[in-house]
Amino acid sequence: MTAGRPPGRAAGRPLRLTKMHGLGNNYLFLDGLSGPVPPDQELPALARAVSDRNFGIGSDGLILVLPPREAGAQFRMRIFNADGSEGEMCGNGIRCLARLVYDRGYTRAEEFTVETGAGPIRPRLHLENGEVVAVTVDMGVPRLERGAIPMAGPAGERAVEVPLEVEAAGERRTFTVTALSMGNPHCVVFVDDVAAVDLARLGPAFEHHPAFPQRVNTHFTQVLSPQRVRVRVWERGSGPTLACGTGACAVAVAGAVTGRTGRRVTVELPGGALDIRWDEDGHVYMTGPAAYIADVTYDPR
Ligand SMILES: N[C@H](CCC[C@H](N)C(=O)O)C(=O)O
Repeated sequence: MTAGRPPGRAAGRPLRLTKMHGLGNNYLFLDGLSGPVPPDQELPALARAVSDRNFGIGSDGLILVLPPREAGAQFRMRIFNADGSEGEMCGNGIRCLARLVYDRGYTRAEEFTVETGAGPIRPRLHLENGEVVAVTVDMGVPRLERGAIPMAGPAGERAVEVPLEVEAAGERRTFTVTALSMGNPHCVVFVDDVAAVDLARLGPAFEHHPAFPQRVNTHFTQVLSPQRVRVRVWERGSGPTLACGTGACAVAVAGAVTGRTGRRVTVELPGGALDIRWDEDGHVYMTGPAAYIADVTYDPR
């Protein structure tokens, strides 16, 4: 056994973290409102270290709860995937952040604005007897033009029902995809049977496809009815997760623009269901749960 730190262990002192999940998509929350936050350059390695199931705590990533920088926001969220890459937004994560800041008394408001890499995002808490039982989030307006996703091709052109040739395990196959941004990049692939998708093989091939210069979150989607779809997700930077909130929003938009679903759908994910509504105001609204798992101390000594 070589001396020194096992792979994935970040340097530094013990950190108090709270593990939460939205439909099994779980994150470790570092509360930067009541304590110090490591410097930026340490954050990718810290995210990798704490997310590691063997040498760390185990999680889909790390989320920082921070004071806002922008006027009009009450909080700021930064999200790092398990591979240490920073995502612009996290739907399941922001529902958990909204519950956390309310339960810790950082706000008594039931609706507020969180500054994110995808712009200002507004969660609204649903309370029963003072307990947060669900959160509805205004996830903003989807962006369909290739330049905003980003995706290769003419910047102003949409990528709706377009061919994408994917090579996986030496086999080349052309899929029909719809890609869009919810502040982070998503690729939706409608299939007849999600259970039959070889996610372990296709997920990485889509994630690292050259058409997506910032990589992409991919959602294999089976339409059950115009109001209900079933999805399996391969997330950029975290791989297979039990749910993806921004992805569920992207699936609802893709379903509507391709005429497969209405503008309000129940998105069934392996970890549970999200209610998504692409409103006539152009904004996408997501409603779902937020749950605690544990308070933990990451101790890298
Ligand atoms: N992997 C995503 C970030 C987490 C999004 C997902 N967990 C969600 O609930 O929206 C990305 O790199 O864009």
